[in-house]
Amino acid sequence: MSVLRAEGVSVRLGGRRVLREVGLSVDAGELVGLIGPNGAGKTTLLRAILGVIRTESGRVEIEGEPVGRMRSRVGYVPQRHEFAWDFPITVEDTVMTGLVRSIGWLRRPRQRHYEAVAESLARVRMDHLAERPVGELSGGQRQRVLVARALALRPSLLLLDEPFTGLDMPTQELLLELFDGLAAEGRAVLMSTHDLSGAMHQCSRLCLINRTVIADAPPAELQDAEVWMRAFGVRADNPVLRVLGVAA
Ligand SMILES: Nc1ncnc2c1ncn2[C@@H]1O[C@H](COP(=O)(O)OP(=O)(O)OP(=O)(O)O)[C@@H](O)[C@H]1O
Repeated sequence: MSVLRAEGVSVRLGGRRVLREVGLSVDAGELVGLIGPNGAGKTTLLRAILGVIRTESGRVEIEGEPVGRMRSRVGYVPQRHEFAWDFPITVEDTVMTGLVRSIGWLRRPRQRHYEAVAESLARVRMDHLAERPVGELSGGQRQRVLVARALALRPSLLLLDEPFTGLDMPTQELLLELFDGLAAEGRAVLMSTHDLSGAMHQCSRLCLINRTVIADAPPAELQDAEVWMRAFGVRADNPVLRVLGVAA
């Protein structure tokens, strides 16, 4: 079943067209990699799916409902640098901010909200640091807090913006196992990443974009070097193509 369906999505920012006629769907149980060069529009697409930026045209539906009017649950993990880490709150309170809509403005969290926060902190193995101010955390711990915050809502769709950037191997492994597990539970996971070989091995499908969709297929079907050259604007002798095993 399609949890996310985007069709013909175009976005203009600052007078320039950043996305053109993008179509993408993610089914329950899929871990889909959103791949493209810097400036390709990956973050813009994730924000358009979230409904926080205006689209020029096109439709985004989540569980069959138009974005913005939906009751369904979307978890969003922004790039780590976009979060205000110097804000003086604890790990637990940060994760609780993911539940603001469910708690209601100016209301106090109830027992079930505390339980959801504890459960998502345990999933990223950060429960022992619940009382720690977020400003004191390492980069890897911060990333896990952002993931816990997105999980607190128990989302059916999880959007991840470059979740592995700057993380060591054990933290990448922990998060990847978690994302795999979430997909296996029937969530839909869409993840932008610059870790191309990781994405080739880990994702059930890759969507290559550069302002528009260049290719959308399982990794095993993306063996044509020309597709990667077009998406990234690189030459046939680029060593990364060899590493990916798609050299011409
Ligand atoms: N608020 C904005 N106003 C004008 N242009 C913007 C704005 N935000 C992004 N852009 C432009 O839109 C294009 C796509 O940016 P976006 O951040 O979506 O790319 P990306 O694929 O996520 O890049 P990266 O891999 O570097 O994170 C870029 O050319 C960027 O300069």
